[in-house]
Amino acid sequence: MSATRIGVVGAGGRMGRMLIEAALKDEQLAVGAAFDMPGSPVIGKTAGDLVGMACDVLVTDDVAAGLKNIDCLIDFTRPQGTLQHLELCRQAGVGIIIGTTGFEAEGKEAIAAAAREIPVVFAPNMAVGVNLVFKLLETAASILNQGYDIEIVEAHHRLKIDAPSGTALRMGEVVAGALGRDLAECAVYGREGVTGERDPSTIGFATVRGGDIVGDHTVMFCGLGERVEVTHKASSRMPYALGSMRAARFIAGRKSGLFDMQDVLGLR
Ligand SMILES: NC(=O)C1=CN([C@@H]2O[C@H](COP(=O)(O)OP(=O)(O)OC[C@H]3O[C@@H](n4cnc5c(N)ncnc54)[C@H](OP(=O)(O)O)[C@@H]3O)[C@@H](O)[C@H]2O)C=CC1
Ligand SMILES: O=C(O)C1=N[C@H](C(=O)O)C[C@H](O)C1
Repeated sequence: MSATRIGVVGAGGRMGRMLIEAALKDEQLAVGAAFDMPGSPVIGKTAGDLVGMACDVLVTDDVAAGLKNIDCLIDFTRPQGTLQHLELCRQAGVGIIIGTTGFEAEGKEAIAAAAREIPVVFAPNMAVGVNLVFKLLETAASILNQGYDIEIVEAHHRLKIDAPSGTALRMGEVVAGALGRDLAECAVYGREGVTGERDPSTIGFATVRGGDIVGDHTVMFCGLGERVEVTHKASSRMPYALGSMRAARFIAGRKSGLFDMQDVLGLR
C-alpha cells in the first residue's frame, strides 16, 4: 500500500515542526507539502531543514497549489488561517486534520459544513492520554454528580494566545454533558473581587500562563471532606503530533465526515 501523503501548514511553528518530524518517522506516511505564511523566514527552506532530517520538500506559501501533492492537510495555525485552508481543502477534495483552537461558533459551523464534503478530524487535543482523560471525566462526573464543585485549571507556555485552552473547554463540555448541564450557561471564567458564595451549578475555569509549560490540565471535583483531581500533564508536544498521525491514517480513503480523536481512537 502506498504511503498517505500529508501536508503541514504552519510548518515553522512549534507544532508544525513536531508534525513534520513525526511524519518523517512514520513508515505509513510521507510529507508531500509544507506551508507557512507569506514572508515567513521558513519559506524556501526544506521541511527537512526545519527538523534536522532528510526531506527535500520545499516550504511554500501556496497552499492551493501544494494540495495537489497530498492526501491530507494537517493544520495547527490560527482560526482565521485554518478557515482559509479548510475552504481550499473543500474545493480540492482533500481531507484536513484541525488541531487549531480558539474558534468562535461561526468557525465551528464552517468546519461542520465542510465536513459534509470532505473528511475532517477536528480535536482540541490529539494526545491519547488527554482523550483517555475525557472518558475518565465522564465516569467521574456521572458518579460525583451531587455535592461536588467542579473547577478546571489549565497551565500553558507564555506564547499561547487563547484562553481557556481548547482542551479545558472540551473537559468542561464533557463534564457538563455528563451532569445534564449546558456549559454555555454554567461556565465561570475567572473570579475577582467580592464574588459571593459559589453557585453549585457552575463549572469554574482558571488559567495559568508562563515560561515553557507544554500543557497541564486538572479537573477538580471538590466535595466536603474529600476532593478528586483528574490531571494530565504534557512534557512534550510529540503526543499531539503522534495523535495527528493516527488521525491522518484514520481519514485515508474516507469521503467525508466530521470526526474527533474519540472516533480516531475508537473511544466513542
Ligand atoms: N489539538 C492539539 O492537540 C493541539 C493544538 N494546538 C493548537 O495549535 C495551534 C498552533 O499552536 P503552536 O504550534 O504552538 O503555535 P505557533 O505560533 O508556534 O505556530 C503557528 C504556525 O501557524 C502560522 N500561522 C499563524 N497564523 C496563520 C495564518 N493566518 N495562516 C497560516 N499560517 C498561520 C504561524 O506562522 P508565523 O510564525 O509566521 O506567524 C506558525 O508557523 C494553536 O491554536 C494551539 O492551541 C497546539 C498543540 C496541540
Ligand atoms: O497551545 C498549546 O500549546 C496547546 N493548545 C491546545 C489547547 O488549547 O488545548 C492543546 C494543548 O493543551 C497545547
